[in-house]
Amino acid sequence: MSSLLRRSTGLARIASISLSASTRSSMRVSRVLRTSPSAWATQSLRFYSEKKPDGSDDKGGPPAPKDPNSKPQVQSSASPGPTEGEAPTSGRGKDGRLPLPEGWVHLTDEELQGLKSMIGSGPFSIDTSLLDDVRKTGVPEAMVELIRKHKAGTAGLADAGRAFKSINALANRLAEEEIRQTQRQKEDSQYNSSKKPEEEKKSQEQEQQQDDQRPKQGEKGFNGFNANNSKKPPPNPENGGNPLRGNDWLTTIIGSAIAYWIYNSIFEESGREITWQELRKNFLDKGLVEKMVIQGHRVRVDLNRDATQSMYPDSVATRPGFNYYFTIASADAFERRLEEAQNELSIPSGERIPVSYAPESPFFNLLMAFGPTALLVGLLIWASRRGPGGAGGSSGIFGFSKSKAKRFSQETAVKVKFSDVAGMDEAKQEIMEFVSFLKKPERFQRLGAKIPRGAILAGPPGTGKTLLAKATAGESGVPFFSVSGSEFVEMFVGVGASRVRDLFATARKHTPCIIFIDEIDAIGRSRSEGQRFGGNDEREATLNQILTEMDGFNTTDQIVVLAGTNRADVLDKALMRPGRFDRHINIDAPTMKGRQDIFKVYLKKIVTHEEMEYLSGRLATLTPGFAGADIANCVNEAALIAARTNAASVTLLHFEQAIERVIGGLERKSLVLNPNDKKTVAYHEAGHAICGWFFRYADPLLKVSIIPRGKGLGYAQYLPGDAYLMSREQLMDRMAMTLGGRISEEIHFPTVTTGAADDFDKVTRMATAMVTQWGMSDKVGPVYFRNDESRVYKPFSEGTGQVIDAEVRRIVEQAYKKCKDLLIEKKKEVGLIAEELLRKEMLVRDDMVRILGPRPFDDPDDFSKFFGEADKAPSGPPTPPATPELPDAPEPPASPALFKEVKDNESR
Ligand SMILES: Nc1ncnc2c1ncn2[C@@H]1O[C@H](COP(=O)(O)OP(=O)(O)OP(=O)(O)O)[C@@H](O)[C@H]1O
Repeated sequence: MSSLLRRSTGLARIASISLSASTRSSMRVSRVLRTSPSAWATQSLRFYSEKKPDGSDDKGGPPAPKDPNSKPQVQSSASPGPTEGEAPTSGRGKDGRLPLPEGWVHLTDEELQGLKSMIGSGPFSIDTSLLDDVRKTGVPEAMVELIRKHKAGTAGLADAGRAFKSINALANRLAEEEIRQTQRQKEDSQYNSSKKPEEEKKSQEQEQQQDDQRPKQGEKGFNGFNANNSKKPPPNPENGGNPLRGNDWLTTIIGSAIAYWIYNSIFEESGREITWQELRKNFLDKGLVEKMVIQGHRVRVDLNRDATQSMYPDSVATRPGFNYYFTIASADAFERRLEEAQNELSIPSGERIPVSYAPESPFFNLLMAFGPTALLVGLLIWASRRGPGGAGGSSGIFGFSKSKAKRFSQETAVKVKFSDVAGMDEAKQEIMEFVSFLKKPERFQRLGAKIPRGAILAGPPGTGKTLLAKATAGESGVPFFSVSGSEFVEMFVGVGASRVRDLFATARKHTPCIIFIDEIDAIGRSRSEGQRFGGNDEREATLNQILTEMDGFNTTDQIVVLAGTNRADVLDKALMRPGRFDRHINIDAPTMKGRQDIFKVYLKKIVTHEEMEYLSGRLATLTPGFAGADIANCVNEAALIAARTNAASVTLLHFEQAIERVIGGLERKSLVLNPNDKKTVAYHEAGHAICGWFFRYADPLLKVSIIPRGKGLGYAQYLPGDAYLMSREQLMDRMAMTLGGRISEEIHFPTVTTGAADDFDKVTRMATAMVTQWGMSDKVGPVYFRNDESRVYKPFSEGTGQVIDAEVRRIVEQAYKKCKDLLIEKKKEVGLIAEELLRKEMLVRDDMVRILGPRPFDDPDDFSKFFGEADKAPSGPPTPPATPELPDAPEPPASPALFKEVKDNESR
C-alpha cells in the first residue's frame, strides 16, 4: 500500500489539487485580504481595537491581559507581547500574532517548520503563506507535542486521533479568522466610502477591481491557499457561519492526510524486511548492530545510528525510528545462528550483541491480519456513499436499491400522441379514461367513482403496448416513468423490493404521473407456479412490494400504473385483482383495417407517390399477422431498398420486396443448387402450388420461387387472410396442401428427400391440436389437453394417449390420401408448373392463371379487391366471420415451402 501510494504521484497530485481547490471554494472572502502584509496588520489592528478578547472596550483602555493559559516559554520565544512605545495592539503581537484561545500556543519558527514537514509528509503541500497564518493564529497545544514526536519518528497510532483533532481545530480557527477579517473589511469599506470624497471612492473601486482580478492570477488568500474562486458560498448560519464546519470534504482531506501520515509512520518509516544474509553482509560483519529484539517470529534489528550514518549516509536505516526486521522459524535456532556468526567474527564475549525478548504486539498482529480487509471494506463503504445514490443518502451499496426507471416529461421525450398509435381503437378508448382521470380527476371524484389504479396491456410482441403507454403520458402531459420488469431483478435479495419502493416514492413526489412497467411477467409471475420449481425469493419479494405499493395508493393519488406483458396468462392473480391492475387490455395483432391504419401512419413519413388508400390496403392484405413493429420495419425496409437503387420515391415494388424479405428472409443468391436438387425443389414447390390452386379452402397463391431465401431452398407466398375460425374442412385442405411437396416428390421421383421435415411438423401439430384441443376427433371427444412441454406427466392416461396417437395418425393419413389423389389426377399440371419454375425460377399468380386457367374457387374479398378480379370464379365459400374473442386462435396457416419455412410467419 505504501509503495502504491508512493508510486501514484498522479493520485497525490490530484489530492493536492483537490485540497487547494476545495479549500478555495470555502474561502469565500480571501480576495479582500490579498493586500500586503502591512495592510493585513492594519486591518487586524482596526479589528482588535474595538473589542478585546475579554469583551471590554479598548478605546483608551488598558492593553489586553495575556492569556494566562498560554505557555510562558512559548509565548516568550514566539509571541512577544507589546513592547513599550508601541501602539496598543489589542492582544496582537508586534508581528501580527492574534491572542490565543485557551489551550493554544504560538509556534516557534523551528516548530513551524516541523508542522510543515509533518503535514507535507503526505501527498499534501503547505505553502509559506499558510505558515504565516498559522504563525498568527497559533496552534492547539497538543500540536507541539505531535510535531516533536513526528520529528523524532516516535509518533504512533494513538497520536493520529490527536493530530486529526488538532488539525481540524486549526482549520476551523483559520476559517473563523478569515470570516472576521471579511466582515471587518466590509464594515471598513462601507465606513470609508461614506466618508471619502468622490475621487477617493473611484480609486478605491479601481483597487477593488484589481483585487477582483487578482485571484484569477493565482494570488493567495488568508489561508495561503489559492483563492481563485471569488464566487464563494456565504457562511451557513446553521453551522455557526463557519463554512468549514460540517464540510465533508475537509474532513475527508484531513482524514486522508492523517491516514497517509499514519501509514507512513507505521508501515514505511518504521521498518523494512531484510534477509539474514543481507544483515550479516551489510550490518553484522561491519559491527553496526547494537541490539536485537525477538518478538515472536520476528526479530527487530536496532542499529547504531551514528555508525550507520557514517558508513551509509544516505540509507533509510539512519532515520530515527527506522528498524530492519527479519522473520525466524524459532528463537533457539536464531540464537544459535547468531552465536555461530559472532564466533566466526571472533567477537569477544563481552561485546556480543545483546538479544532481548519483547512480547508480540497484539495490536500490530491484529492490524496486519485485518488491516487490508478493513481498508477494503472502508473503501467500499466510502464508495457506496459516494455512489450514484449520492453522498450519505439511503442509496445502499453502489446505489443498487435505486430504481432504474427512466423519467420522461413532456418537455423531454414523450411526444407520442394517440394519433401515432393506429389500429387499436378499443384499447385506445379504454386507456383514454386514464388520461381524463389525470387531467380532470374531479370529474370522477365528484360522483364518488374510484379511479382505476392501473391497467395491464397484454399482447404479442411489437403490437404497440409500450407505444400506447407512452401516448397516454404524451396526451395527459404528465411525467412518465418507464422501467422494465427485469430491471428490478438483481442478484442481491431485497434489491428488487427496494427499487420498487424507490420507484413509487419518486412517483409520489411527481404526481400526477404514469408508471409503466414493461415485461411485468419478469417479476409478476404467479407465486404458486414458482413454488413448483423451488420458488424465487427475490422475485416474490419484489412482487409483494408491488402489491403493497399499489394497495398503498390513496384514491386521490394521481398515479396510474400501466404494465405491459406478452404473458398475461402467467401473472399472479393478486396482481390482476380489482384495486391493483383493474383493467386488462388485450392488444392483439392488428386486423386488416388496423394494419391499413398503421401503414398509413408510417407511409406518411416516407416519400412515395402511390395512391395512399390503395397502397395501404394492398400492403395490409399482403401482411396478415404482422404486428405494428413489423409494419414499421417493413416500411423502413422498403425505403432502404428504394434508396439502394437510387429511386426518386418508394414504389409498390419496393414495398413488396420488403415484405418478401421480412417474411421469407434474405435472398441467398450465393447458394447454387445442383440440377438434380433444383429439379426436386421445383417439383416439390409445384406440388404445393397445385394443391393451393385446386383445394377449395387453400389460401390464394401469390408467388412461388425456387430461389433459396432465408432458411428454405424454395419459397411460396400464399395469402392466408385473417383467419379467426377454421372449420374441419379448412384444416384438412391446409394439411393436404402442406403435404403436397412430399407427395409430388413421391410421384415424380424414384426416391424422396429430407426436404419435407418442416411440412410434417406442421401437419402433425395441426392434427394433434384437432384431436386434443379442438374436439375434432369423435373417438377422443370434446376434451382439452393442455400442451405443456414443461410437464413431466401427460395430462391423460396411457390408454387415452394411445387413442390420441391413433387419431392423429388417421387424420394425417386422411390428408395425405386427399393430396395424393389430387396430385395423381393433376400430374401433368404439376409437371408444367415445375418445368416453368425451372425455366423462370419464379412464378406469380398471373403465370399460374396462364398455365392452369382461372382458379375454380372464389378468393377472399380483400384479395379480389387488391389483386384483380379477372380470375375470379363464379362461386366460392363466404369469408369466415371475424370473432376476435376466441380463447385460442387456430393453428396458423401453413406455408408449404420446401424445407424450412420462415418461422416468424408461421407463428402468426
Ligand atoms: N399500433 C401501432 N401503431 C403505430 N406504431 C406501432 C403500433 N404498434 C407498434 N408500433 C411500432 O412498433 C414499435 C414497437 O412497439 P412497442 O414497443 O410498443 O411494442 P410492445 O407491444 O411494447 O412490444 P414488446 O411486448 O416486445 O415490448 C413502436 O415503436 C412503433 O414504432
